[in-house]
Amino acid sequence: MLGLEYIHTITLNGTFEELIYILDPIVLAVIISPALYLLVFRPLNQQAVLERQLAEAHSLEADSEIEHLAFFDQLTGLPNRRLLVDRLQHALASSARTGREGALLFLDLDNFKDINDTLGHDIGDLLLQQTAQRLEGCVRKSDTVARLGGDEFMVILEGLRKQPIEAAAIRAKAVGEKILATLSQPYQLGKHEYHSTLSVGVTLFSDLGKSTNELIKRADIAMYQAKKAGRNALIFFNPEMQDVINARASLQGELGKALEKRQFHLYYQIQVDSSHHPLGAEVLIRWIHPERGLVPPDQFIPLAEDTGLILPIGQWVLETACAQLKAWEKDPLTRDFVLAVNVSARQFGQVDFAAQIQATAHRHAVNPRRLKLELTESMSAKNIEGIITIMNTLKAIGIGFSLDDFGTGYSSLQHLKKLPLDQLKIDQSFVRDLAVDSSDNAIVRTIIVMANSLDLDVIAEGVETEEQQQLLMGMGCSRYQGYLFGKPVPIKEFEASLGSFD
Ligand SMILES: Nc1nc2c(ncn2[C@@H]2O[C@H](COP(=O)(O)O[C@H]3[C@@H](O)[C@H](n4cnc5c(=O)[nH]c(N)nc54)O[C@@H]3COP(=O)(O)O)[C@@H](O)[C@H]2O)c(=O)[nH]1
Repeated sequence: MLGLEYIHTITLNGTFEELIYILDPIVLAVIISPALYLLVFRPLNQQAVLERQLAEAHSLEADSEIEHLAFFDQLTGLPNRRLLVDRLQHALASSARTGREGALLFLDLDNFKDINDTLGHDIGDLLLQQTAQRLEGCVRKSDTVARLGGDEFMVILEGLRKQPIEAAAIRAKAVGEKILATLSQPYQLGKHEYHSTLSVGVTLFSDLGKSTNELIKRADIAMYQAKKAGRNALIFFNPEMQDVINARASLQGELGKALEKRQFHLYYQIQVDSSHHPLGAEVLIRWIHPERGLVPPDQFIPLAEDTGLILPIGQWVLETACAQLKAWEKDPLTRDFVLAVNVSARQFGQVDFAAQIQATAHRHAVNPRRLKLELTESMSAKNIEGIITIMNTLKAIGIGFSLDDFGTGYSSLQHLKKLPLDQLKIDQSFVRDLAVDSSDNAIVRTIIVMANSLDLDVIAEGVETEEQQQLLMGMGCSRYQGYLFGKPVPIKEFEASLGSFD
């Protein structure tokens, strides 16, 4: 099939080559217009027309696909960070023009990592997709829901009330609470029913005074505060929060350098039996900062866990503890000492954790039986099978396990029964008022009976008085740690104190 394709227009005073060109056999028609122009056509094959149209369509499609990739999240189909920033810029400009407030909500699913770890990434993806759908159902068409990546989403609410600002805050809070309620309804993810919650940070905007980055940072800070407040919560940004965050950021920066600057030290707190005979010690880390002084572990361990710095720090603790065990081998007084080392969930979550511990003990040529790892109850709530596997690998070479802070966290007796533990450590909060609080007394008694029937050792921590020790001994506890026997102290002081024991 033939058609005509327009090629060229030339004037009659065109060059010789142009005239040859118009006499080319493919020239089908030459029309002389009243203005003396030549319009040149050539025959066209229908197939070529189709191919050209297809090519044009494909190129349009490819363009729109590229555009989609650039501005939308592939998993959920929501706008991505780039488009969100663009829309936020427009929202700021529109708010400045109309005087109407807007709100930016930063949303982060609580414990999202757990679903990936326990049910796998495909199920995690399903949760993100369903979350995205639910979020879109919570806001107006004119609002924006975007996914920043991972389990982080943002919502821009526009055109909130002009005056007073509280009215805008109330509206933003209402939408945020609707989101919290909607997203905490159960999810059906394949064959799993799943319950999820989220933390929401909110910041309001009303003019062009703040950059988009600044607004996102504020909403992020507020979201972080919601997490700290116990999760499944909504919190508005306020300037005091900024101070807290700035302090945390500066501590984090310094924490990152503390290891290479040799600012960490290990303190040793003695553990004894009923006749005050030393059995070993718990090693407790101390950060001695040149300006800040002694930074307590409660202040920096959570930060180290959040940032992953706990991995190199934890390895340093292990290396130092093993080196100390080796040094103690020479002295009959200390050669049988067992050192208890705290291990955080993040360390235990490493695939090669068992191999790392084994390698460290091997490198220092210490008997692994002299090493005891202290875990916390909350660790066993997640991925219990994985934890049991690691524990069994390490138990096989002689490493012991103690369950720290027992009774304060998520105590599942099912888990307790499964974990290959050697010892339960009674938390000091129960020991403190043992003599005066009948509930604490009953709890401690029950823990000891339970440990005995599970064939586990029991050690009480935070023992400060003779009376507490006598009560504990009467209940069947035979190991103790606390200020009554010695505070955590540097190694020299610890070794010097050993003379006062049997
Ligand atoms: N992952 C790691 N965590 C660590 C490490 N070193 C410490 N920690 C954890 O930090 C928390 C606080 O530790 P700390 O300030 O050292 O407090 C310990 C003792 O000093 C304190 N203690 C001991 N006896 C008494 C007492 O008689 N009275 C009293 N008021 N306090 C006492 O208790 C803390 C005991 O810690 P634990 O046995 O681990 O519960 C703490 O949670 C540490 O685990 C580290 O290297 N890695």
